[in-house]
Amino acid sequence: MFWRDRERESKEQNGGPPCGQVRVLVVGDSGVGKTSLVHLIVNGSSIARPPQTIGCTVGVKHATYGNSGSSSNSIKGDAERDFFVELWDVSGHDRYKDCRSLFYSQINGVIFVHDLSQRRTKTSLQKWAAEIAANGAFSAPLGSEGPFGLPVPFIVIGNKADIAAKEGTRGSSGNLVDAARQWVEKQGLLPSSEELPLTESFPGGGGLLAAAKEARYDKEAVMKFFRMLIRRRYFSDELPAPTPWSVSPVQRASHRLDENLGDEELSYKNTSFSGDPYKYNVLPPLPAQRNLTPPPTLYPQQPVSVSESYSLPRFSITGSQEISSSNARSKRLDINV
Ligand SMILES: Nc1nc2c(ncn2[C@@H]2O[C@H](COP(=O)(O)OP(=O)(O)OP(=O)(O)O)[C@@H](O)[C@H]2O)c(=O)[nH]1
Repeated sequence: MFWRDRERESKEQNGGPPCGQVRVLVVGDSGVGKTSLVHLIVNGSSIARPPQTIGCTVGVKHATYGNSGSSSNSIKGDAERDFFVELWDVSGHDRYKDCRSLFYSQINGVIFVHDLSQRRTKTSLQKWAAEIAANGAFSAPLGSEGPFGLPVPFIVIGNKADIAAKEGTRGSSGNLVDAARQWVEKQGLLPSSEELPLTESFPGGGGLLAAAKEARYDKEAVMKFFRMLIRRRYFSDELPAPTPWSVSPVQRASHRLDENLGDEELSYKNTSFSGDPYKYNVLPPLPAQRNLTPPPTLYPQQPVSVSESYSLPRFSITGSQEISSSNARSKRLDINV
């Protein structure tokens, strides 16, 4: 019902196909705050007592993409359109280790979450990246693979910035900027912690910062990431040339998400959004990707719920290409949990 209303409304407003959907996996060790973060992104508020995730839960965030946004989001000759961003919050508990790859299907992007007060949770992101790359099936994959063969864009969020700041630790990013900011905060040199920027640019800062419990995260950066995924999936053939991506030769410093490496080495060098205040851990599309056949429809899936219940919808996977990075063959999967 909601979908139909939404569809009609949108058609009336935009005169075109109203919706599409992108899927984002949210992964990281148990307890780092994935559920809290997804709740914050979807509802705009913190959750006091997040339930432990059983298997996987899905939150749905509404996003728009089109002319009334910033010019970088423009769709030529079209109005703003509605999209759904599915946030698949995969349990980090070892109990689900053997079966969680069930949820690694039709992935458009990944949000890696770690706990700034627990350094090992950042180290284990490499394990998560490897697991997803090996077992995942991807939608609108990048031409070249990222860490551990991960072929879709991702961002890294260091959560629990409140604890890290209180403890006066350097935070698991091991980054001098973090340390300096925390020192400044400790000295009371900033008016209030609310005004602290919760972002660090890629590369160099090790990712975005968040304090999900205090409802703090960089909404703008996260929404930009979502819109970039929408653009890649639905409008990659409409990218103007030269692309808004910086396409200077991609030089990878490393494929490791390793704590021992410098933060610069966690992401790709020379990869940025020109004009964007943020830089993401993403690769620019290869020229061939700009010519990808657009998906046959902008209605690849019908979201079932936008509520807080996080019930796992049954999705029949259709739409744009889907590949497994490990064997480069197509996978189709119906999830019924
Ligand atoms: N201090 C602090 N606590 C947080 C923050 N975010 C989450 N928590 C707490 O950390 C605990 C775990 O949070 P969850 O959101 O359930 O973590 P999760 O990563 O989804 O855990 P799994 O479901 O086991 O994978 C809860 O008690 C949260 O209240 C934060 O920013 N600061």
